[in-house]
Amino acid sequence: MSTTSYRSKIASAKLTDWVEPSFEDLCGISNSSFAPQTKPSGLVRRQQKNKEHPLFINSSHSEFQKTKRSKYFSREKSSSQIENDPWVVKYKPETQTELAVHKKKIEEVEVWLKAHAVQRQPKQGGSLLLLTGPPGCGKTATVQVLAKDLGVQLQEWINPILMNFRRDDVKNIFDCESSCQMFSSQSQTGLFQEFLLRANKYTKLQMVGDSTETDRKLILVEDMPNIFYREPASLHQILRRFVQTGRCPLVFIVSDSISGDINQRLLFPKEIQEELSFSNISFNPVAPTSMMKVLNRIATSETNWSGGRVAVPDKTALELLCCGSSGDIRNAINSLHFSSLTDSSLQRPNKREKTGHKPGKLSSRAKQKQNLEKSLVKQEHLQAIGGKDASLFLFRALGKILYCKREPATESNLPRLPLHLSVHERDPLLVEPEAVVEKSHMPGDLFNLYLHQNYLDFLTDIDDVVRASKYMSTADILTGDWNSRAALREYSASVATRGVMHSNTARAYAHCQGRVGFKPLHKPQWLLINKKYRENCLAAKTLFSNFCLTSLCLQTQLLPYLALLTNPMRNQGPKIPDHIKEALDVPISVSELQNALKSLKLGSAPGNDSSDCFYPRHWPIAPEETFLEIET
Ligand SMILES: Nc1ncnc2c1ncn2[C@@H]1O[C@H](COP(=O)(O)OP(=O)(O)OP(=O)(O)O)[C@@H](O)[C@H]1O
Repeated sequence: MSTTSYRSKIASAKLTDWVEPSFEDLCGISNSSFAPQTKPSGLVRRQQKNKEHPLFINSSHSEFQKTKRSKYFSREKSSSQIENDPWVVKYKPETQTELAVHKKKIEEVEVWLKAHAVQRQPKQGGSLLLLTGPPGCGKTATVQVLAKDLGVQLQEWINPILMNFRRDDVKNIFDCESSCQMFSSQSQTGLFQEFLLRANKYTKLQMVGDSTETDRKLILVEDMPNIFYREPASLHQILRRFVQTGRCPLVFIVSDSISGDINQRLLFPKEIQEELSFSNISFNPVAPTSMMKVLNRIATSETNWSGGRVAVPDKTALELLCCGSSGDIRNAINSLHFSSLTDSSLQRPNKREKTGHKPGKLSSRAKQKQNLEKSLVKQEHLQAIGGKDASLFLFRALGKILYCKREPATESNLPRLPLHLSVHERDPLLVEPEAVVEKSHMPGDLFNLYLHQNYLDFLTDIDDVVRASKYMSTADILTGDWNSRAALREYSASVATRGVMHSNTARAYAHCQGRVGFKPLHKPQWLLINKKYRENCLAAKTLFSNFCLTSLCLQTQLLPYLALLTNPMRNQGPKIPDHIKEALDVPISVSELQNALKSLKLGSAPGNDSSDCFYPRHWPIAPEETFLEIET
């Protein structure tokens, strides 16, 4: 045995000692070919480092290189390695039928890919597609499966990890012996631009097992460079150029966040989408039926494969998992995986089960109660290991409050109210209003506004309206003071939601919950009025900036005074035309007020120009005095 091979063996043994199991699929290779033979020279070291540099690899990321390598070597994985894979990877969909995505969506993406990647016209330019939808609904999986089916190479951008600048680097950069000088720092925008250029121009590096027959390709960007969130204009500039010079389609995947499609609107506003002829396909959360199918398939195959070592949850538990993951298949599969682990360290003792009743005969009601409790406990247990923060779409959340569903009361869960309070008797609510508001991810006072705009349509009795409006007023008072607003927001929402639900006597009991039918929900008018108010404040402040008055003072004192000037009884001047009277009514915009003052010939906007700064004849005090008054 040669010394070199012996040394390499030792080195590889050392390597595998501490790098396993995360890199175990690479070890086979590292043992023989990647093990260091001699101490690397400065140049070699730099070359090795440069390999990690984004520009030296196809998709600009050493992490990406790792995943690529692991994907590449995955064909040679042993069964134990496959066993250790997370189930999302192990059960990754390979064909269209395996995808838990609606057929129509798959078809839409397929048609687009065929038109822009497969049957491309020679001078078509770069086409752009934007895939949106909630996280984990299978957008990436769909593109991957379809690209494979259509024989299209996928070139994916993954954000480079910014390399830390070490002391050695400085030496290397200014190393006089080195033949090539390279400064490794580059802006994210520059790197992204370069990646697009390269991906557009050259074909992908050939991995073992990749087909060589195709030159069709597709660039995929899911991991958006952070800089574009701060400077979307630079992205737009890059895209404008890509549309003209591109030789292949470019697909962006943007997932919705809790606050909705804010990222999408920031990065790809409507005007840009129109200008660059973006195609937009929006995905929905995975349907519970499709999700159940996938979970069932995984559960069955795991039970068969593991020979009982894996405790796969039963059907009800799978249904709970489905509900808890809110249409996110990645989350559902991960939860299933974790909940199936029989590792005792992951199992928490269930106090309620431990201290349970002794087996004996139970009445049917008690049995029902016990079943319900068990399922709740199970749900808690499952939610604890994989439950997703289920957010509610705003209008669904509002519906839960306004439609106010109740369940029949049983003696155990509802002690009766005394006779004199019987008007307040209600069946228990099906939802917890505070939880509904929380899941809408909206501040309580804003939620109240939506409720206030819509609650009238759902009440049929005038007394109910009176009662509900009292609750709304109380809720409003709670958030009236900005000092305590943040702390009292939740209480305010609680008062408003519970108040509206309680006031609705037509829906007080589970048995009298007739169909209300569809009622459209509206945006609060308050938002529009508040916008106008802010605009007017700004206008008044600009117009009367020399007065140094607060906008509140301007709106409640100065502008009303101007409005009073339009009263012909007080104003001895010429008769004021109606349109000016209207213009002088509060609220008023800057230009309207300026026009009004000019045409009144009473004065220009005070302070605009000192030479022609005069004020109406009936002005109570000169503006300078007002200023002095405020100063003192
Ligand atoms: N039947 C299936 N259909 C879709 N995805 C599946 C299926 N089975 C397993 N998966 C796995 O679920 C995950 C789905 O995530 P995917 O990346 O496609 O979602 P996404 O919509 O792109 O969301 P995100 O933007 O958060 O990545 C993938 O890891 C995929 O391998």
